[in-house]
Amino acid sequence: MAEVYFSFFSLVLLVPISLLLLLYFIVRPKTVRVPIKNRHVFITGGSSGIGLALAHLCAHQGADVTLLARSVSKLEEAKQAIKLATGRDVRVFSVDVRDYDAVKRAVEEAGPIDVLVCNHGVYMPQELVDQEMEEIKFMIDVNLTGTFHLIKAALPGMKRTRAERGPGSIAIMSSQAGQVGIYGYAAYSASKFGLKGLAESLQHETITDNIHVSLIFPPDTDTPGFVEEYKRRPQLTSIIAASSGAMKAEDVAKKSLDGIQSGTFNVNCNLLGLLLSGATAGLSPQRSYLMAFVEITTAGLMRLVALFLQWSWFGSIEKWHAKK
Ligand SMILES: NC(=O)C1=CN([C@@H]2O[C@H](COP(=O)(O)OP(=O)(O)OC[C@H]3O[C@@H](n4cnc5c(N)ncnc54)[C@H](OP(=O)(O)O)[C@@H]3O)[C@@H](O)[C@H]2O)C=CC1
Ligand SMILES: CCCCCCCCCCCCCCCC(=O)[C@@H](N)CO
Repeated sequence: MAEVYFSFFSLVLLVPISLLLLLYFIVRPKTVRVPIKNRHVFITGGSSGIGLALAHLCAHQGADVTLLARSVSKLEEAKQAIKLATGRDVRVFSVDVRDYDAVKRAVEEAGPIDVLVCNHGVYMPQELVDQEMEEIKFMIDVNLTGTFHLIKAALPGMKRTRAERGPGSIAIMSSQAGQVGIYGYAAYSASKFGLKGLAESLQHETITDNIHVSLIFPPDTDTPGFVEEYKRRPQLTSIIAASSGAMKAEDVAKKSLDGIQSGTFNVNCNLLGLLLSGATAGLSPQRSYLMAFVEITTAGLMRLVALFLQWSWFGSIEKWHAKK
């Protein structure tokens, strides 16, 4: 009897311990630290919302911050606010990310970049059947093509200067709508899902240059852009997005910076975001063997929770349409 117990318990312990051990050796890329202090952080969309909160945080931690956005007045306001709060000078560039030549000029003038944060973004939710092609293309052009422009412009210099400047990071601001498509976000989600393919491929191509990619997935976040979005958002979009709650820009910025500094690939901002990343992990890179262990052991359960959510979302959609 004692022997049976012994073998039962050793099996129960042996399986997870061997799995952990295996994961410890195989998860890639290996862990890394990307420091921020005294390093050049280039943030697009840094004049408002999440980008601005991140700029404050980076300047506060002693980084040399450069901001890029369109509106000169918002950039100047951000520059002054950061100077006042941290005493640090910030460089600003008024550029539309859709203009590749202008992006290239700004990146060249700004000098060697250690951390590139592609945070700029636009969102105009609407049912696809009613949305104008012009708006659809606008979201793809700014969110997806604009990010290509940035990375294409910055990558050669970032690769060239890594040996002398230490680990670099390219962070890309996605959205939880870049992990799951929801009502009203056909174009926006497509632009953000596109960033996932870009990020995963890019990490393969930059790992041997000591450049680490982070893809950040915030839920609804209280920003000037969100206030505008909310005015026009279909009610169903808001009902479904509410499944993940809302956050303050400062908290999203904190999570983002933690993710960047730890070289985390999929960066979550809240508990539901963690579940969402578990449910959509797929073939994405994972540096943490502990997180990999959690992903593997909860995969089936996450799928069940995901199906329950879809059940509830489709229920809301049907109820909404029946009422109309
Ligand atoms: N707020 C939210 O609920 C969520 C936001 N996100 C993502 O986070 C990012 C930031 O969002 P948020 O802080 O809310 O946005 P805001 O609208 O508050 O700020 C957007 C920033 O991007 C800049 N920007 C917009 N278009 C361009 C362009 N064509 N060229 C250069 N800069 C541009 C804006 O400056 P200017 O207009 O002067 O160019 C501004 O600095 C976006 O990528 C968004 O998709 C993700 C999940 C949730
Ligand atoms: C097992 C799985 C459980 C996970 C539950 C997660 C629920 C996902 C809800 C999607 C929310 C989308 C918010 C988009 C915010 C955004 O990008 C706009 N505000 C525009 O900026």
